[in-house]
Amino acid sequence: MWRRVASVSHLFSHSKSTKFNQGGSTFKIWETFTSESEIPTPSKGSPFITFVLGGPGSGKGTQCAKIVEAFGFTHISAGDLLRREIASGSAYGSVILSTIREGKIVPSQVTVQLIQKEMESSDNYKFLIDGFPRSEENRKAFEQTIGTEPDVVLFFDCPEQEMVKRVLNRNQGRVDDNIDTIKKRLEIFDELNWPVINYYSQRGKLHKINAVGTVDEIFEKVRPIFAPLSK
Ligand SMILES: Nc1ncnc2c1ncn2[C@@H]1O[C@H](COP(=O)(O)OP(=O)(O)OP(=O)(O)O)[C@@H](O)[C@H]1O
Ligand SMILES: Nc1ccn([C@H]2C[C@H](O)[C@@H](COP(=O)(O)O)O2)c(=O)n1
Ligand SMILES: [Mg+2]
Repeated sequence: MWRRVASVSHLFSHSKSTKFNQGGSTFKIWETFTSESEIPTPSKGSPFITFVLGGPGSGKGTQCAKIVEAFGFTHISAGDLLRREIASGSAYGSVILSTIREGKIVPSQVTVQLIQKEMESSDNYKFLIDGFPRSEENRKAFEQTIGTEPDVVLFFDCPEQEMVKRVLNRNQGRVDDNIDTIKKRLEIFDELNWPVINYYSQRGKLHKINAVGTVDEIFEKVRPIFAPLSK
């Protein structure tokens, strides 16, 4: 398996900070404007990792499918891996199912192990890791186990009302696509995901994308981020 020996430095020249209020606390978010020279050049000797963040229904999975098609990434959805684990009847299945039903986060050790297995069994070196990390605990567990950081972090920024509407219309039979679980997932997202977003923003890796609009309109905002990569 590949392991990154030295991390690539990310130098971003244009950024601005915005203050916002979340749960009674004031946070500062660094908004970074990307240009073609600002993502590291991938090489087949080490993985090129993109984390895909955003609230429930913000369109992560939908945009990942477009990125896969255009840029040849392997899509690893943490939620899909956990659902597959439930369906396989594994030892962890019932704990994962009740955690997902309650809108909570599965212990990082379980999720990171599933992601690691998936990465190791792939011939590709470009990975889109969707819905991960959901918390600082997730993030630290990934770094410790996999031994590397993401090269790029996408954050699909979507108003709550729009996310709720999309999830309730999704119609894929997911146990967590009901109003009670969505409320809980949004609360957990607010509580645990913002520190992760803030962390990558400060490290100059975050690409915040306004996730309102048609699927194609949003993808046109994503495309330039990966333009330096060939398929
Ligand atoms: N830009 C968009 N406009 C309208 N509907 C959208 C858009 N993008 C995605 N959708 C729809 O919204 C629903 C949620 O999208 P998707 O599954 O991609 O979100 P997600 O961020 O992966 O959510 P989750 O975290 O719950 O897995 C889907 O039914 C999808 O078809
Ligand atoms: N890092 C993760 C990702 C997902 N889960 C659980 C909790 C989520 O509500 C559920 C569905 O994920 P999604 O398909 O919406 O990305 O899976 C988790 O515990 N940890
Ligand atoms: Mg999804």
